[in-house]
Amino acid sequence: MSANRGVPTNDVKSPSVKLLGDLPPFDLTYSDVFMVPSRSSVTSRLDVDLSTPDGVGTTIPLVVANMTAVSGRRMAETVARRGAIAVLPQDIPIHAVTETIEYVKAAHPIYESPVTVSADAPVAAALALLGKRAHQAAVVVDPDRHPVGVVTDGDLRKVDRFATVGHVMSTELFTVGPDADLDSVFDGLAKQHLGLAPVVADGQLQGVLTRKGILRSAIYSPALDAQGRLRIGTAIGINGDVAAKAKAMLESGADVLVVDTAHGHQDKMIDALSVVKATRDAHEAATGVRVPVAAGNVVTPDGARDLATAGADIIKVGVGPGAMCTTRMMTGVGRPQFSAVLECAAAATELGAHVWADGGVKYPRDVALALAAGAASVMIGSWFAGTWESPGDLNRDASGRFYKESFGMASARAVSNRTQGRSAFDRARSALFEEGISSSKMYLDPARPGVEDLIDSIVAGVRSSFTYAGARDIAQFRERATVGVQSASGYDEGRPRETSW
Ligand SMILES: NC(=O)C1=CN([C@@H]2O[C@H](COP(=O)(O)OP(=O)(O)OC[C@H]3O[C@@H](n4cnc5c(N)ncnc54)[C@H](OP(=O)(O)O)[C@@H]3O)[C@@H](O)[C@H]2O)C=CC1
Ligand SMILES: Nc1nc2c(ncn2[C@@H]2O[C@H](COP(=O)(O)O)[C@@H](O)[C@H]2O)c(=O)[nH]1
Ligand SMILES: [K+]
Repeated sequence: MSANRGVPTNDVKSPSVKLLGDLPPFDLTYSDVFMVPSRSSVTSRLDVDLSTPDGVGTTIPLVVANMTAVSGRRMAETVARRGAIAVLPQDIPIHAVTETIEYVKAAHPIYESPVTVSADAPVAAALALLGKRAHQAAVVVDPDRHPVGVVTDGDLRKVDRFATVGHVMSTELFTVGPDADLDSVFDGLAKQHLGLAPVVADGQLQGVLTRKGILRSAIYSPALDAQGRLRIGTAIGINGDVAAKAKAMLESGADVLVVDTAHGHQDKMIDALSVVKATRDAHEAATGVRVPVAAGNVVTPDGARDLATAGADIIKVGVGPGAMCTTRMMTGVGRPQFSAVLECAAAATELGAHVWADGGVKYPRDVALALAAGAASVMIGSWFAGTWESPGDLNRDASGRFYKESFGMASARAVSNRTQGRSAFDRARSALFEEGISSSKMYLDPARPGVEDLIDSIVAGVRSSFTYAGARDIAQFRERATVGVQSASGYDEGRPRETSW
């Protein structure tokens, strides 16, 4: 069935998804659509392969958005261990980008990176660090990085903030070597009611193993580069010395380059894209490693085609769906995301390019529907801002709930960051064009406070969605998913009732 409803401006290609009936004469977003089950020969949700067809090397179709409040080194290493990839924002200085890539590339693909403190550190300092990691404990190390104890949130809250960590730490360590069998470590931790095991090689702490981490290692495959290191992406704006930035990022080991601007269908983007592509091609010729180039954002088939023709391997789709984004309210421009992904994916596919659905994702179902519409992967920002791993400081509101501050990359706050080197007049003028919110509270979900908890629920939902469609992988899901259009009450019927009616 064709998605062409007589739209005169773009030659819309038929999407591959099957539709239940005709598409209405207006655009749709995720909440407007649903999928029906089909006869399936996929007997287990664990038989589903979620690795992406876009050449990025991700084993689950999730990309962390290049937003300052969302994507940093902790986020990047954590999601890559589970098979996703984070893209660093374009606003950070190139030396910081390089250092972050080095950090992630040095991180262990299985062991989690612990918070470490010294025994003579004050309890207050250790407490401030615990919120940085989902495992909520710190390993106490001596000056040679040899573990001497472990402290948990519970240990630290029992005593005065000025007491030292050495005073409260538990010294009964369940230490394991680098060759330890993960199942036995899990059993050992369970038997002794312990949260984590420090992994020690040559007397030095290499990382920690937690029970949840071991379980997850059995379910997920990390996103690894050719040298077995965790993957990470970087974003480049369309201003400044684009070639130099792209070269530095490639030399530091970036695994995908994202050329990113609000209005991706503009000449300056096409010029920047050709520069990035040429730099990437030179890097490939020198090293044999081909780094995919993503570009956006667009929402029309014409936009997708122009970026694919200019050299983008991946087209980033989404104008205005983002939770921090005010573009649609400011300008009236944008497009409901399901239709945008559907039509851009059809156009991109014709040119051998892929699509990332960027923005507006709030539930696992949205990820499944983006894949049904033809996306190779789905970019998430704000939902992941409210996690232990996002870069912001952990705050508590008056009722004691944890939250992080988030802000849009086109907000006055981000624009002021990005334009630091320019004149006061230039900066003030740029700030007038804000299209994002400068401050929002993203609460940590007490049931899913870590990004891996959110990934668990997304992946569980998407795997299940694939089996309902009878699909074993993303390519089959696109062909087999059958999508219908629903009313607002149809959507509402699908929502769980946590209390009563
Ligand atoms: N997906 C979305 O809906 C949106 C995403 N964003 C995100 O915000 C970040 C910053 O992007 P951006 O604001 O493009 O900043 P950039 O710093 O990348 O600059 C954008 C460049 O494009 C020019 N430009 C021309 N028309 C427009 C337009 N309509 N909107 C914005 N710039 C335009 C600007 O010139 P001049 O300033 O002189 O006009 C400037 O040179 C990116 O990460 C982007 O993804 C921002 C808005 C929407
Ligand atoms: N118009 C704006 N869009 C923004 C801004 N900051 C980020 N973004 C876009 O949102 C997505 C993430 O969407 P989310 O719903 O998961 O938060 C991001 O990748 C950008 O494309 C902004 O200030 N204005
Ligand atoms: K929005």
